[in-house]
Amino acid sequence: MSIEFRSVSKRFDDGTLAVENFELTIPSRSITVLVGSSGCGKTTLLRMVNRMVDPTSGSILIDGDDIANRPPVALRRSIGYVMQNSGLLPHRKVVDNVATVPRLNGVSKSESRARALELLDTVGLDRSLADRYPNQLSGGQQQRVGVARGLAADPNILLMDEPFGAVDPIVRTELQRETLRLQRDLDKTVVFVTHDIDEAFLLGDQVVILQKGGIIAQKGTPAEILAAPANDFVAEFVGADRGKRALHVVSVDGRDVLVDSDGRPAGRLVPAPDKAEALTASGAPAAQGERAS
Ligand SMILES: Nc1ncnc2c1ncn2[C@@H]1O[C@H](COP(=O)(O)OP(=O)(O)OP(=O)(O)O)[C@@H](O)[C@H]1O
Repeated sequence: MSIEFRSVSKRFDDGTLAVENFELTIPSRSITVLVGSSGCGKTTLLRMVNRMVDPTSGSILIDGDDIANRPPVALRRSIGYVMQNSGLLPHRKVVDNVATVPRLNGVSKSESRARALELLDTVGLDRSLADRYPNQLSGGQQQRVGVARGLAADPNILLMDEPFGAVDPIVRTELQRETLRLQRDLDKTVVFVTHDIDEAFLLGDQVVILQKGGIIAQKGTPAEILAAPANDFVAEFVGADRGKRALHVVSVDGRDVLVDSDGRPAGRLVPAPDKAEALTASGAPAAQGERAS
């Protein structure tokens, strides 16, 4: 399902203009990452897709239909939402957390439990964890439950708001790999918010770099952005001019490869069908950085 923002602005009641005239098409069945510093409007943009926040002006279309015409609650339940710190209900068991939306949609208790258990498999969690409470899980496990819950209603669209911000780097890498695998296997349209440009380049088929007010500094594939940062802001944000990571694109046998300052492949620059192959078994983040097109 594609998502289109048409000249979308959001001014909050206190006068804060969080997003101004935002225009973006999010293609279906791929991962679009919105990346930018704190307060640039990422979460506001994400929440407008499922009408947790309504625009002040402009419109948002899903497969060509204006979501302003969709009842917000029904819309929200049809779109997966994964948030930072998992957002799990602490007094409900893991399985009941995952089954929340199907239950609200009228699926029977036994059926939604069965589905929830399947989803634990999908996100790589042992079913023995089903009857624990969230605080009896590690942070990484809680995030996986959050992803399972986001997938529970089998949504076509999955919104992920800094879902891995609070876990340690190793677990984070695992979760990023899982996200790529899930997107490939389940074929969802994923909109992912992060402030971490490495995460954005790793996950995004399309990366949208935002400045304050939801201004798009640049959008494109990771290769396009790294090869030609649109301006100084982008160059600094991607670290290309600081020698910090010195990520850059080199051409090898006519193909673009993203490498770090030591010449090691550092990112995934492959088109969607090859995502899984772009990841190493060792868990190194996207070590095979070839772009096949
Ligand atoms: N309910 C609200 N009322 C007033 N202002 C708000 C509200 N929600 C967000 N804002 C403001 O809108 C701007 C964008 O906020 P938003 O949460 O979308 O940014 P963000 O890029 O997701 O930031 P972060 O990475 O810190 O979560 C900020 O200036 C924020 O203070």
